[in-house]
Amino acid sequence: MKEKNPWPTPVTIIIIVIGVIAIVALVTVAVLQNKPVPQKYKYGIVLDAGSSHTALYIYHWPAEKDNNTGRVEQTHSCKVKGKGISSYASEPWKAGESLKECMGEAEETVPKERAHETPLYLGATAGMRLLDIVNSSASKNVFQAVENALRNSPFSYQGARILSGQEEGAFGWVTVNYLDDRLKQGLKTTGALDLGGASTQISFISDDFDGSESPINSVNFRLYGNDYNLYTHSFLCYGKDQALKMVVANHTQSGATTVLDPCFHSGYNETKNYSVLYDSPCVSGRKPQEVPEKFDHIGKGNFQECQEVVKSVFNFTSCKYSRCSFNGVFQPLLQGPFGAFSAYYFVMNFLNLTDTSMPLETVKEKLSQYCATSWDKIKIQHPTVNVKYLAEYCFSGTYILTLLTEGYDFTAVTYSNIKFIKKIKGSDAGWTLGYMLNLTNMIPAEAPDSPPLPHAGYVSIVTVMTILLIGLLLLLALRIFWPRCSKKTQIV
Ligand SMILES: Nc1nc2c(ncn2[C@@H]2O[C@H](COP(=O)(O)OP(=O)(O)OP(=O)(O)O)[C@@H](O)[C@H]2O)c(=O)[nH]1
Ligand SMILES: [Ca+2]
Repeated sequence: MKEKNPWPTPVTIIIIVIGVIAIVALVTVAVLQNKPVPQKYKYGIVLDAGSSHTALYIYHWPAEKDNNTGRVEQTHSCKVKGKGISSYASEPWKAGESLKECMGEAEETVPKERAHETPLYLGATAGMRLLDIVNSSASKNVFQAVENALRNSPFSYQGARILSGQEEGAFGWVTVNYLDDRLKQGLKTTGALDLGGASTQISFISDDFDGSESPINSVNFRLYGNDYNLYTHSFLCYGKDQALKMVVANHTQSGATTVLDPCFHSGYNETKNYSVLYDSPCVSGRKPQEVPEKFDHIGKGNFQECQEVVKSVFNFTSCKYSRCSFNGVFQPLLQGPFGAFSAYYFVMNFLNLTDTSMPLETVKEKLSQYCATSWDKIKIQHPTVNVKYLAEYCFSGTYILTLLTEGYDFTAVTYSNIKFIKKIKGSDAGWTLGYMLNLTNMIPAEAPDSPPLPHAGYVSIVTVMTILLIGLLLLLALRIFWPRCSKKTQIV
C-alpha cells in the first residue's frame, strides 16, 4: 500500500498563496487609504471693524472637497491694537496704519502659494454707521485709508463696507447655527444675541413670525434644502458703550458739575469732559443748553437705582404692532435656545454669572452685592484687569439684565434658555464667519447628495466581505482537492 501524501497539491498551494497575497493587499490598501494625509486648506480672511476695536479672523477649510463643502473653521485671530476705525475720523491714515500688524500675522498664517486666491473682506458695524450719520465725508476718508492698506496685501481683496444692522444680526445667527451643525442637519436653530459697543442685535426663528407684520425685521434663507424665516433687529446706540453714554447723559441733563451715579462703585471719582460724553449722535439730542466743560463722575454703587436709570433709556410707550420689544420695534414671541456672545460673554464671564441655571433672582442678588462693593476693594480684588473695563462691569451687568428682561422680555423661566458663549468648537461667535460663508457661497441652498456610507465605513465593509469570500473560496478548494487526494491514496 502506498503511503498517504501529507502535502497539498500544487494547485492548492497556488490558491492559498494567491489568497494570502489578496488578503495582505486588501488590508494594506484599507489601512493606507484611511491613514490621515496632511490636509491641504483654502483660506478666507474677514476684518471685523467694530465700534470699539477691529479684529481679524482667518478661516480655513479642506481644499480637496468639491465646491468648498468642507467644514470651515477659524484658524487664527488677531486683535488690532488701539480703538475702532471710526475713532480715526480726524486722522484717517492711522486707520489704515493700525491694520498693518494683524495683516502681517495673516501673511504668516496663510501659505504664500494660497495668498492670491484667499478672499479678504472688511465689514464695519455700528461705529462707522454712527460716523456716517454725523460726518459722511470723514467716513469715506476712513474707508479710503483702509482700502489703500488692504489693496497692498498679497490677498484677494474683496472690498470694505458698512454692514446693515439686519446683515449683522442675520450673519451672527448663521455663524452660531453653522458651527453647531444645526443647518446641515436641519435641526431646530439657536437664536443669536450680540452685544457690541455701539449696537446690539437679536435674531431668532419663531413659529409666531412669518415676516408679514414687520418685513424690515425679516430675512429669508434657503440653506441645505431648508427654508428659514428669521426675525432680526439691530438697535443702534444700544451697544454697551453708547448705552452708558445715554444713561450718564440722563443724569447730567441739568448740566451739573457733579453726577452721583448708582451704576459705579462707591469711592469711584473721575473728572470727565462733557464734550466727550456728548460726542455721539446717540446722545447729542439730550445735550443741555448750557454745560460746564467738565463734571465729577462719582460712584454710589446701588444696583436697584442703577436698574431704574438704565430702564429710562428704553421707551415702552408706543407700539403699532401686536407686540414690541422697546422703542416701538416689533418682536415676535421669544423662542429659544439662545447663544449670547461678545460683550454679553465678556461681562457675564467676568462677573461669574454665565451659569443661567442659577435663578434670575440669585443672579440679581449677586450683581447687587458686586455693585455695592467699594471701588478700592474692587481694584484690590482685580489688580490685573484693565481699569476702564473694571469700572464699568456693574453698569454693564445691570444693562445686560435690564436689556434681556425688560427690553426683550426674557422671564425668570426663559432666562435659562440663554447660553453665554465666546467660542463654538474653536471659532469665535460673531457675524464674520456667516458673512464669509455667504459671500463665498459656501452654504448651498440645497442639501448635497452624499454617499450613504462614510469613506472609512465603505472601505472596511468591502475589505471584510472580500476576506470572507476568499476564505469561502479556500474552503471550497480544500473540499474539492483534499478528499480526491486522500481517496486516491486509500485506493492505491
Ligand atoms: N471686559 C471686556 N470687554 C471687552 C473685551 N473686548 C471688548 N470689550 C468691550 O465689550 C464691548 C463690545 O465689544 P465688541 O463686541 O468687540 O464691540 P464692537 O464690535 O467693537 O462694537 P459694535 O460695532 O457695536 O459691534 C465694548 O465695550 C468693548 O470695549 C474684553 O476682552 N473684555
Ligand atoms: Ca461687533
